Amino acid sequence: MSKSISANEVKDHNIVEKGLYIIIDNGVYEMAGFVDEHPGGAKILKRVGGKDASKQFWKYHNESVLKKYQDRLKIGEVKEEAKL
Ligand code: HEM
Repeated sequence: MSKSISANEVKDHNIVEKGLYIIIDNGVYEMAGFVDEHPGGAKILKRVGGKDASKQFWKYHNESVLKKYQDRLKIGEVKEEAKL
């Protein structure tokens, strides 16, 4: 079963040093170890740390990207509908 993470916990992890969580749809992804490899650059990811980045994600990627990286980056699901 996937771990439940509160919206506040996501909000608290908004810099690489503390953990860089982002929400895509309802999933929570820990990006701290991936920022330097991200083909779209580190800066754009750092900007959405602690936030819901679904809109930005789907603008630049498709489902296959999530499928490929979710085992590595997904750490759980947000408990409640997040409005960050
Ligand atoms: C789980 C999270 C993410 C993963 C695994 C990921 C991975 C990738 C990968 C593999 C690419 C290369 C292009 C491709 O294969 O489609 C890419 C490109 C890109 N990503 Fe991400 N990304 C993530 C989140 C984000 C977010 C949240 C943003 C924006 C805030 C973003 C912005 C971009 C941009 C601008 C590009 C370049 C697109 C282009 O050159 O046309 N990414 N990303």
